Amino acid sequence: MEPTRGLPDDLLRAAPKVLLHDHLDGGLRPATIVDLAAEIGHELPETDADALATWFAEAADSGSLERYLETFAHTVGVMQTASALTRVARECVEDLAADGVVYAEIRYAPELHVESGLELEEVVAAVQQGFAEGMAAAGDRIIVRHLLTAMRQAARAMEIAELAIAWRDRGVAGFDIAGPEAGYPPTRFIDAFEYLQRENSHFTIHAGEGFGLPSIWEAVQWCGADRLGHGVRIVDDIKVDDAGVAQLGRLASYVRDKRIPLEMCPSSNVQTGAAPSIAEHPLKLLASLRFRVTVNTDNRLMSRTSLSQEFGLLTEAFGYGWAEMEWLTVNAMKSAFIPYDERYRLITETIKPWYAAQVR
Ligand SMILES: O=c1[nH]cnc2c1ncn2[C@@H]1O[C@H](CO)[C@@H](O)[C@H]1O
Ligand SMILES: [Zn+2]
Repeated sequence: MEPTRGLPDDLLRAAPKVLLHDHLDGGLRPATIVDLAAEIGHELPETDADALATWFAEAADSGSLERYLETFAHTVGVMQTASALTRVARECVEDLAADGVVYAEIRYAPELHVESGLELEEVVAAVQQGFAEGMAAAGDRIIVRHLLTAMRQAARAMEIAELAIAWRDRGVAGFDIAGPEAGYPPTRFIDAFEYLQRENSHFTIHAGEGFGLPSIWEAVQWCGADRLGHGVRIVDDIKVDDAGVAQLGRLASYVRDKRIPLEMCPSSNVQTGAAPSIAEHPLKLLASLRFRVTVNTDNRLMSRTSLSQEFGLLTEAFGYGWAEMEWLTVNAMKSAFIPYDERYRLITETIKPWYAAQVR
């Protein structure tokens, strides 16, 4: 089938989409940050919402994961009360629903939201309140679950893993680790990952973004990650010869054979330097080799993006059409951390019928 070049924006938005990798503290509305900062006297680099949006995008456009992460001081800083967390969570769901997202797993690090005295439990409860309000306001057109993140440079992973288990029947679908990757290998938290496995739970690990193959190898083979956050550097284990034939190393083969989902975030990867450009993003090669590739936003604020925009960029860069978008979306739905019957229902009742109705 010949792919169509460039899909119309309104249809990209209308298409049912699935989002597995999106940070709550990376997706605030600029105007909300301005409001919340004024309430608590948090000093911002810009006080006008448009100027602030530009500041985030430019500051995050740094070519380094560490510098990119510095921008979060101004989102996390205004997310320290239950009411602020609930508002941000509710608006997140509203924004995703308006963009045609039908299922999302939204991650955040509870340990970053306790500066003003909230307990970890209260952080999760406040976010759940916002998600529930947002889903109800969207007429249940979207399902949103939490992933609880532990920060790699801290030492609270076990506590956060226990929190994820305590909330597993109240909206939390799994666990993640994030933060600077170089110097903080995932095996530092092996006890948390082993605990989650014993609890029959699910987790993803940011790996292969700010560091290469050893990080992916540890995440998969030592820690047992169900999915990889980004995983872009898996291409370092793939050689393409002059005839265009790809040779997979053992780790790349393992990741493909086991259908380990890659949560790829094209715009974010360009900003942190994990990929040179959208046009040269490894997603294209990995998708052509039938890795379990998914498309995600990572941080909508820092990348000034949305899931429909990320798909738009791919349709322009790679000539992707509805067939590729459906494949990527079904990949994501198959890889979600909710029960199989719920995933199956979304695929057969929501996703497939919509794409089947598009003229190809
Ligand atoms: O792409 C990323 N790689 C690693 N860490 C990240 C990325 N995006 C955000 N965070 C980190 O995750 C925390 C919880 O949401 C954020 O505060 C940020 O520090
Ligand atoms: Zn991320």
